[in-house]
Amino acid sequence: MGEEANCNVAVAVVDPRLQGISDAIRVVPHFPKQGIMFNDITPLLLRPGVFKDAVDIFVERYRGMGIDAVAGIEARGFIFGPAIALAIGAKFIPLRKPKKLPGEVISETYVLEYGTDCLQMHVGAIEAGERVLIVDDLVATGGTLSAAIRLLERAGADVVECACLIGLPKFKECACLHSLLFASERWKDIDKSAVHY
Ligand SMILES: O=P(O)(O)OC[C@H]1O[C@H](OP(=O)(O)OP(=O)(O)O)[C@H](O)[C@@H]1O
Ligand SMILES: Nc1ncnc2[nH]cnc12
Repeated sequence: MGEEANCNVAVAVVDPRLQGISDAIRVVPHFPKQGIMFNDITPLLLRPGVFKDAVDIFVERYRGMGIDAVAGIEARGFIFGPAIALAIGAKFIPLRKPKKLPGEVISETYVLEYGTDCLQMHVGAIEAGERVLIVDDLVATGGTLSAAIRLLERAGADVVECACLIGLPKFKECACLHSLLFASERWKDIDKSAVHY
C-alpha cells in the first residue's frame, strides 16, 4: 500500500494526467483467484478523457522515434496498441494466444502469476531490422513481455521499448518506473534479467 501510494505521488509530479489515469484503475482483490490483486482497466475505458490521456502519453513519447510497428499483446494490449499505432503512423501486429492466428506462426511460451500461456505471431508480420514498440496494459512478473520480446527478436526485429500502463509494485523496480508512467526502455532490460532471458 505504501509502495503504491509512493508510485502515485511520483506519477503526479511528472504529469498531471497520470493521477487521473491511476485513479481510474480499479483493484479487485482475489480475482481471478485467491491472493491476486487484479488491476482492472475497464473503468478507465468508460472515461473517454482519461482513456485519451493514456493513449496520448504514449503517442507523445513514441511519435518521431522511427517506430515501424506496434506489437500488442492479447487481449488488453489490443485496447491501447492500435490507437497508438495509428497515431504514430506504424503498423499494428497482434501477438495472440494459441490457435487464434490462421497463418503460419512462431510461438513462445511463458509463466504467468496465475498459470502458463503462449504467444504467437504471424510469420512475415515483421521484417528484420524493423523497429518495434511492444504494448500491454500491465507488467507483473514480466513473463509475458519477455515472451513477446523473444518472439519479435527471433524474427529479427529491433525492440525499441515495452510500454505498459501499469507496473505492479511487486515488480521490483516499479516505484521508479512509475515516474515515467509506465513506459521505459529500462523495462526491457529488467524484464530480461527477471526471467534470465
Ligand atoms: O507480467 P506478467 O506476469 O506476464 O503478467 C502480465 C500479463 O497478464 C495479463 O494478461 P493475461 O495473461 O491475464 O491475459 P488477458 O489479457 O487475456 O486477460 C496482462 O494483460 C499482461 O498481458
Ligand atoms: N494483478 C494483475 N492484475 C491484472 N492483470 C494481471 N496480469 C497478471 N497479474 C495481473
